[in-house]
Formats: sequence, C-alpha cells, structure tokens
Amino acid sequence: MPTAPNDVTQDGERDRLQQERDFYRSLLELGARDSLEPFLEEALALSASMSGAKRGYIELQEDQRPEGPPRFWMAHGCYDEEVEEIRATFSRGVIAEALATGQTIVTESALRDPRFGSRNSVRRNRSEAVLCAPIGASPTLGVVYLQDRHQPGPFSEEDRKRLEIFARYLATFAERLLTLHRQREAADATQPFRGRLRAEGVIGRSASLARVLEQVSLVAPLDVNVLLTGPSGTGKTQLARVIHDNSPRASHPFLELNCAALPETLVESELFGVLPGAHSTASRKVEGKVAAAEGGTLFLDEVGDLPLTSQAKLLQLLQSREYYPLGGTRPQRADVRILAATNVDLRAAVARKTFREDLLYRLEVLPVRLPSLAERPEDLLELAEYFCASACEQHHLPRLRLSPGALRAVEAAEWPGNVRELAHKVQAAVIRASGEGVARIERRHLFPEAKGEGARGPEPLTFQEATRRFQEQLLLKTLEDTAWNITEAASKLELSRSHIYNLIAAFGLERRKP
Ligand SMILES: Nc1ncnc2c1ncn2[C@@H]1O[C@H](COP(=O)(O)OP(=O)(O)OP(=O)(O)O)[C@@H](O)[C@H]1O
Repeated sequence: MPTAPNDVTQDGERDRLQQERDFYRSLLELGARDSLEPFLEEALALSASMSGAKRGYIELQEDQRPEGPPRFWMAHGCYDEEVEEIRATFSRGVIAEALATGQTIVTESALRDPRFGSRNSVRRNRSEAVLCAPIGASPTLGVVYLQDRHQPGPFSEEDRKRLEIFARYLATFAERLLTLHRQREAADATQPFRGRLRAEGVIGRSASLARVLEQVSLVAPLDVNVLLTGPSGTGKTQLARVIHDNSPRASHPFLELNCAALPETLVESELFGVLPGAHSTASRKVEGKVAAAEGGTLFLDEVGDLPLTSQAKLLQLLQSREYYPLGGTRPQRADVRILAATNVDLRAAVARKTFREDLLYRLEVLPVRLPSLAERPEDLLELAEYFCASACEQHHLPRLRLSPGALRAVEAAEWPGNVRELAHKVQAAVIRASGEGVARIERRHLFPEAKGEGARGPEPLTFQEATRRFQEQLLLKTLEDTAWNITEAASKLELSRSHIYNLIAAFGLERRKP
C-alpha cells in the first residue's frame, strides 16, 4: 500500500525527533567526561555525524596562543598513522581565521574561495566543502573543523547553525576540562624532575615516584654505581635504562645481565668472557658483557643471586676497574658503569653470608628504592590507561577505553606483582574485549577468573547495559558485514543513516585496518 503523504511527514518528524533525542543524550554523556582525550574524540565524532562530514579536526588552545601549536587536538575519519599528515594538511588558513575572528567559516570550496584558495594547505589538501566553528568567544578556546561531506555538495545553513550551537556547549565543557587538566598538572609531583630528565615512558605523578625521579636526576650524571631496590615489577630495570639514557654514557651500550637466570657455571663467562682453551669446550674467544658494555653501562639484575665466587670477581672489577676473562692471565681494563638491582634484602643476605658486605658497600654508593604500587595508589589509573593505549597500538587494534567500572576494579584490586602485573592484566583485557568486538573494557575482561560479586567479580548487567551491549555488537557486526557502507548498514538495520553515525560515535566504534 503506498504511504500517504501525511504518514511520510509523520515518519520524517519521528526520525527528526529521534535524532534530536539521540543528540541530546550524547551531549549529556559528553558533558560528563572528565578527561580531555575522550571528550575531544566524542565531540568530534558527534560534530562530524551531525553534519555528515567525512573528516574533521578539533583543537583546543590551552593558553589562548593562536600562533603556537595547539596543546590538545584530535582528527576524525582517518587511521592513527594518517593523523599527523592530515593535521599538517588541514587548512591552517581557515582554522587561523576562525581562531582570530571568532567567526564561523563556511565555504562551498576552500580551493575556489578567494580567501583561502591560494593557501598551500588548501591546495595540498584539495579542500572542498569546509565548515569551521570557533569554540567559545573572547577568548576563543579552539575550533571544530569539518571537511568534505558524505553527500556531494556544501554544508548547509542548517549545518552551520547546528555546529555553532554545539560549539557553544563544547566551550562550557572544554573550559571545565581545561581547568581540571591544569589542576591535575599542578598536582603532578613529578613535574619538576621531568624537566631535568628524559623519562617519557615512566608513568605516574605521585610524590613517591617524584622522590625516585629526583634521586635519579641526581645520580644519572655522576659516574657512580647505583643499587636499585624495591619489590618485583616496580620498574627497576626501566629506571636503570633511564639512568643510562641521562648519563654521559648515553651514546654507548647499555647491557643487561639477569644474574638469577643463569646457572652458576655460566655467570662468569657471560660477565667476563672466555679465551680459547679456557676449558675443554672453549675453542674460540667469547666476549663477555663487561667488554661489550665498554664505555657504557652494565645493569646487573637480581644481583643478590650472584654466586659468591663471582661476587669476588665483580668486587675486583669495581675496585680496580680490571678483570680476568676465563682462561686469561693478563688483566683487562674496563670502562663500564655498574648499575645493579635486587628485590631481596641484601643486608639479610649479608647476615646469612650469602652476599659479600664489601660488595654491598661498593654497589650501594647511592641506593634508590622503588615504591610498590600499594605505596602510590594515585598512579594506578594513569598506568592502566597508558597500558591500555599501548596494547591497542602494539596489536594494531582500534583504541579501546576502560569503563568506569573497570577503572574502579583496578583501584580496588591488590597488585602484588606491581606495575608488571597491572600491565599484563590490562593487555589481556584489551585482547579479550577486542575479541568480543566491544569498544570498552569492562571489569570482567580484567578479572575473568573472579566469580560472584565483589571487587573482582563480574559486573552485574542492568537491562539497559545488556541492551546497549547487544546494540553495539549488532551494529559492529552489520558494519563489518557491509564493509562499513553506512547506507547499506542503515537499510539492513532499518535505521536512518544519521542514527547509524550517532551510534558509531556513541559506542566509539572504529573501522579495523584491513
Ligand atoms: N612507572 C612506570 N611507567 C610505565 N611502565 C612501567 C613503570 N614501572 C614499570 N613499568 C613497566 O612494568 C614492567 C616491569 O618493570 P621492570 O621490569 O622495570 O620491573 P623490575 O622492578 O625490574 O622487575 P624485577 O624485579 O622482576 O626485575 C615493564 O614492562 C616496565 O616497562
């Protein structure tokens, strides 16, 4: 039966109302964000889906310095590795104009627009339809920049009005988040020492970590031995590397020897090398780690497991800077800095006579103690988010996020294996969640072994959450089945295309790389 014109109008109105409802719901979720990265990502996806834009870019200028590079930015509609390139080619001319004037820029074709057509970035990027709205007015906090529509043609007047209203909301949210960010940065106790050190991979902002970085900044430039102590998995090896990287020896080798991983008979040949004829199987010269680290740093992990005979030889090396390779009769000179680490109490080992006291004094000229995670709970969430992002990058997965429930579970759990255990748990959760095709890591992905309620128990599913997950999985499957053809997916699911875009943004779905 043909549809009556009235029905068509009613359908259109219903669709419009539904879209509006979806939009305000997404806006509410956006307003509840408390960190900048997910906020920018969702804000941009929403702006793009609202206007049917293929690509987009959003930036916030923290200090209102339009001439400097933006502190926070995000691109949409491209893979991670394309972002840098795209960011460089997005029209700086259009963005700069919107930032400087506080006015929305809309053009059918930036390429043919006399205001922008001569700009290199516009020509390189062959920018056609562009819509760029400032976020906030006096001061302008940033811009949302949209380019190229899924449908041919320019952005409409309606698109412009909607983006301007949206940018007004964004300004309020962004201001709150920038203030929060500034407060957090001010609360970062490690900040004063990070300026003096190259320690980018060392995550955390607690006062205990700051003390460690302070000590490291003092010992790194000096040519003294350092003993790193602290429980297993707290970052001793990582810190040894930081000491080396920040020392005058940084351009020379950094070598590591795990004293516990080798049988007693091999430790010395690994350390000092072997000359031909040293024993029945030594037919050629084997270089030891001390020689290989010449001019650089040798890190002895689990030094407490070094056999007593090797301890005597190490002591000789530390005292005289000389050593004998196995089978050698002439001493070799060595220019090597020794860093050592232990997670056992070496004083107790001295008392048991399994570790030489004179060696301990030589090694711990400057001891640095790494705190356990329990001593710095304020670093937990940042570490978890960092390991989540690096696992996604390492496994070439779309960017997953830890749900609020998962983050609460991280805080509530105990981490006897410290940072290493946390890193492994988060990595496993990333793999489980991506295997299920969901975009958020839940508590059950982190602690699948836990049964029942409690800190590590699986999250009880509300009807609403179960429905949300079902929708997310169904949408993702349909998108994959249709090779992300939005029109086809919309027709299969009997939804409007804009509804599909809204859902993609709301669930944070991203197309997997082929
Ligand atoms: N503050 C940190 N920021 C980021 N990663 C960290 C941090 N601390 C530790 N890690 C990571 O945790 C893992 C374990 O750290 P590391 O091997 O340095 O610990 P360790 O104290 O030497 O352990 P062990 O005593 O077992 O030798 C490594 O992958 C390391 O990169």
